[in-house]
Amino acid sequence: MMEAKDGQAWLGTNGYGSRREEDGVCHDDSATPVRANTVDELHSLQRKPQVVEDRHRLQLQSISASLASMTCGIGPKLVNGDPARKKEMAGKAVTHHQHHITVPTITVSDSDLKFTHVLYNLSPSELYEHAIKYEKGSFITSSGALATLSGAKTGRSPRDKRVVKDETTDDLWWGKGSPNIEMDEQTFLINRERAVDYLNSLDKVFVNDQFLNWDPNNRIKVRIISARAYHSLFMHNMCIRPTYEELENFGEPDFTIYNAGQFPCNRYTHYMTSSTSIDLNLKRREMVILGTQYAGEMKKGLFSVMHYLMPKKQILSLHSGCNMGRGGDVALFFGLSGTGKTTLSTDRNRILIGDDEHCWSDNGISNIEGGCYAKCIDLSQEKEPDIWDAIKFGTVLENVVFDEHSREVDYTEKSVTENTRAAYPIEYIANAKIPCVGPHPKNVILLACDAFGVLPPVSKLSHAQTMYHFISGYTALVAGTEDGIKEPQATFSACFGAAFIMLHPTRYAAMLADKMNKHGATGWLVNTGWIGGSYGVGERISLAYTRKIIDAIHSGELLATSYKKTDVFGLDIPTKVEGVPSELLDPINTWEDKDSYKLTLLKLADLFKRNFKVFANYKKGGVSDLADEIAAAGPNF
Ligand SMILES: Nc1ncnc2c1ncn2[C@@H]1O[C@H](COP(=O)(O)OP(=O)(O)O)[C@@H](O)[C@H]1O
Ligand SMILES: C=C(OP(=O)(O)O)C(=O)O
Ligand SMILES: [Ca+2]
Ligand SMILES: [Mn+2]
Repeated sequence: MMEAKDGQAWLGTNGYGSRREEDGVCHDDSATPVRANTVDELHSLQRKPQVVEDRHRLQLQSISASLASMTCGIGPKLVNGDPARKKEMAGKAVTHHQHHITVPTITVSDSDLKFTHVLYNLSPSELYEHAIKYEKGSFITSSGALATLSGAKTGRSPRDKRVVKDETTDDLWWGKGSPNIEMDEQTFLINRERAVDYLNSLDKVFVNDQFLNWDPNNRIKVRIISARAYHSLFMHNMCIRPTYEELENFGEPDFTIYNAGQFPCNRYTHYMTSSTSIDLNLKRREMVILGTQYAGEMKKGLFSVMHYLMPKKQILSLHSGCNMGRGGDVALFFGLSGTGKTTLSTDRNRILIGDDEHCWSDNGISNIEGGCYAKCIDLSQEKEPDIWDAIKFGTVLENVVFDEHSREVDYTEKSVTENTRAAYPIEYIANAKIPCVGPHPKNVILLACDAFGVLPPVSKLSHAQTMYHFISGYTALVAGTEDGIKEPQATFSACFGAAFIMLHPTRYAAMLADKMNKHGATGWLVNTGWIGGSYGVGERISLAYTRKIIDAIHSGELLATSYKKTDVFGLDIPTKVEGVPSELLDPINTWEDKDSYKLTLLKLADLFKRNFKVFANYKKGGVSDLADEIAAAGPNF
């Protein structure tokens, strides 16, 4: 920096320009110099200050009310903006006006003496900076995505999810097989207070005000209050992002999440069986998260809320992916975690509506979310180019391993977890449908990753079979690749999402049956799992073959072809699929040991039968007329 005669610093903006020699003094006048007295002043020119309006005051009031302690009845003192910028602003000529609200109160605790900074709907760039500065384990990877660590928990904790049982929750599914483990209102309030006290003790909290459901008539306003930039960016990507105008008129949220995931629950508290607790209070429209930082907990927690709210409006909530052909034919992809919803709904030749959570109303399909959450273990550019390309600036990469220097991610690495994930806004997929809505589905594809290797790669289902398999919700994954676990673990999860449904499975099944009938949708069962033997002997069917099968469903080819019936499960399997070797279509052909095949088939059929017993006699859900027919659509042996 050169000191000029008038005492001002003249900072050239281009150091490599032409130089003019006069009086033996070197002048660098290649570009117009910037007028600034200090480097700090120069830096302050870089950023246009945010216009602070009255709405910020209203937002802060609303957030303070959200964070109000139940015992004091008042919210914390809040100030809008980054606490680190306060010092920076102090020396600045133009003072940045920071709005704050003070709550009139007699001070009862130290946290009442302080301000909590609110970082409200920050942009991905701002969230990156917070994550990198303050959150250990946050790095920019070579593609621009933000690598983060979710801490001790790298997956959901379904056994720690609790729902407040009160007079409003009589119609919920309680008891055996239900995901809804009860808690009482008082315990909820204790955990809520714990989370709120924790959040209020911090210097800053992140607040996201966003939407769920692309159907404008059934949209829900959600507020997520969290302690980490990682969580805020994750939800920015996963929920629907409001426009500036929508945010202006946001008002009060319909549902609020308090994510205090870094802080454990108190194990002396009633009902607590671990240090993790995810608590849902439908009456208060609140969710509290303690003791887990796994971000998927927030997304799937909100999904549970939709599974409660939507059926009340005769709208079916679905744990499914969804895409649409250029001609407008819509397909749903149901399946448990790891069966292929995200992978198969993301399809070069089709338009993506969503990868995981949808609503089916009288107007058709709408995505609940604004982003996708893809598994990245063994991700390859060649096999999944669209997901690969979506992993760029703005995307959150959870628990991946990367090269320390090049920051290139090694997607084969499982050293943190096998459940590595990428969360990105849906528009990062080139052919996404925005707004994420579509007409009534033509095909309903049930995905099962059958590690026993006995289900056919594809079968066409009758109406009753579709209901049977939807209610069963089968998959069998390999429990763990280490620890010498060889046996596949069968999982039955009603409606392919028992962890998220709130009402009895037959309620959703009855709605699905009704909608499929009304709109003439065809059901299919696709095994994305093993062929040529169970896990350990056979291998997983290639993604390329599964895609060919899915193509044939979409195109209508499989409706026109000839079929034969399998033993035991009574499934109709096509004799030919374009691009797939015909012998693969009937599993018995690919097993060398035919006796072992038959034994394994019967073993699986027996597991299905035992699982279905609880549903066969259920009379309350509205499918009782169908019950016998549906039960008969299962395996016979
Ligand atoms: N034949 C196949 N069909 C679908 N997915 C497959 C297949 N073979 C391997 N995979 C892998 O299985 C995983 C499926 O996971 P994903 O699509 O995220 O499931 P979901 O969204 O249902 O949880 C992906 O990692 C995908 O690459
Ligand atoms: C986020 C999840 O969804 P999925 O595995 O179905 O993609 C989950 O089950 O934790
Ligand atoms: Ca899942
Ligand atoms: Mn998925």
